[in-house]
Amino acid sequence: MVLEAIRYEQGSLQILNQLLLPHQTEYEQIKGSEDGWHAIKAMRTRGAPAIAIVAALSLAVELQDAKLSENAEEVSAFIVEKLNYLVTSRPTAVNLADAARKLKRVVEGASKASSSDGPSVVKAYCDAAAQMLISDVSDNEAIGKYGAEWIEKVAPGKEVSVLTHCNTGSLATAGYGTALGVIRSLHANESLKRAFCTETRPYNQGSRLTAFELVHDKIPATLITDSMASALLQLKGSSERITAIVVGADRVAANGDTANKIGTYQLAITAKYHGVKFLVAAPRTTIDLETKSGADITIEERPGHEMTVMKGPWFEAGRVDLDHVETVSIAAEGIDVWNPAFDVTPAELIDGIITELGVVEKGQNGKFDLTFAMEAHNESVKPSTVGGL
Ligand SMILES: CSC[C@@H](O)[C@@H](O)C(=O)COP(=O)(O)O
Repeated sequence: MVLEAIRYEQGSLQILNQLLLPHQTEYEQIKGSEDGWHAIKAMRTRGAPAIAIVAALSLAVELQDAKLSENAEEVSAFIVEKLNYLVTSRPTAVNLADAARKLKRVVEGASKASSSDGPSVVKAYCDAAAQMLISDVSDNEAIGKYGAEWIEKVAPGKEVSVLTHCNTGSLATAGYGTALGVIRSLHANESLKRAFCTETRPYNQGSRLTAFELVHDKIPATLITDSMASALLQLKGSSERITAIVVGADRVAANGDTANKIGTYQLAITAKYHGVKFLVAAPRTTIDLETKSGADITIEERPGHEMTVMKGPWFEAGRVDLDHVETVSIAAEGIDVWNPAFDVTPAELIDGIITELGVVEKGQNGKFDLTFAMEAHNESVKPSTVGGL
């Protein structure tokens, strides 16, 4: 069985409610852009590529049922307004804004075609949104392949262990995953000894979601808390020696500074200290050339209760009762809370950025040249991946 975060066919969109995982597998029907906005905001669906695709498809299902004007320009304006609304759901991941920009271009182009009318603009939009779901999987498979090859070269002829953070797998994308796709590729190549995943506080995407995917795919894996990462990297002589830390990204600035799940920055620092490679895996659409550096990235702050309250099934005498889900407070009442969802890792701590076209390393000037990503933003709908960088 393949893990599917997003189920779509024309006129119907379902998302796997990720707040219930790993204990309950429940799909939720998304009937339109408002449902899509709320599912993204509440993180029932999450991960940079997945939120862009769910936002795009939520509007596609709404348009199938809506009674719209026959006038192409009016329909185009309606779609643009809805896209502007969807972009407000979460600010940090650039994939959502990038998808909206491309879809606006599609409908504006379609509305100017000589024989255009309302239905033809809707069709152009729905086709382009559906294509985003398809091309994300092939991009991720290419990221997995290039990332695995790069890591295998660091430790030739040896099985490697890698550490990852947050969830970047099938649940965060249309399928296969980015950083978790690299782990899947290493496992498929029989060069993975063990994957380690952090718990990823405060929302536990690592222990709830990444661990769920690793167990599901029978990949040898171990869960650690975020605070154990440095101790793990210190195990130099051990057979569990970590070769690389591989993480995803919500936005890579033009200079390579990378916003990703809170806790990524401290992993990059400890990787540098311990001489462990630190890699970012992301499609080119996550590279935002308009954002000059990490200082220009808006970091989303989440409500305090996501840190101070935990939800889980009742547990007693070694038995988990899935029918009895409890919410418990794990912090002193009245304490102030700071809950940024992401942090920025400076480019100087990153050894390589794995994209669907290959792995980018720094040039002789010690800087990343990411201008090759420009093309990915200019394509209205991405064609399949070709070749290496
Ligand atoms: C392929 S997913 C890449 C990133 O979006 C991922 O690493 C991450 O930080 C997800 O954060 P989340 O808050 O769960 O949406």
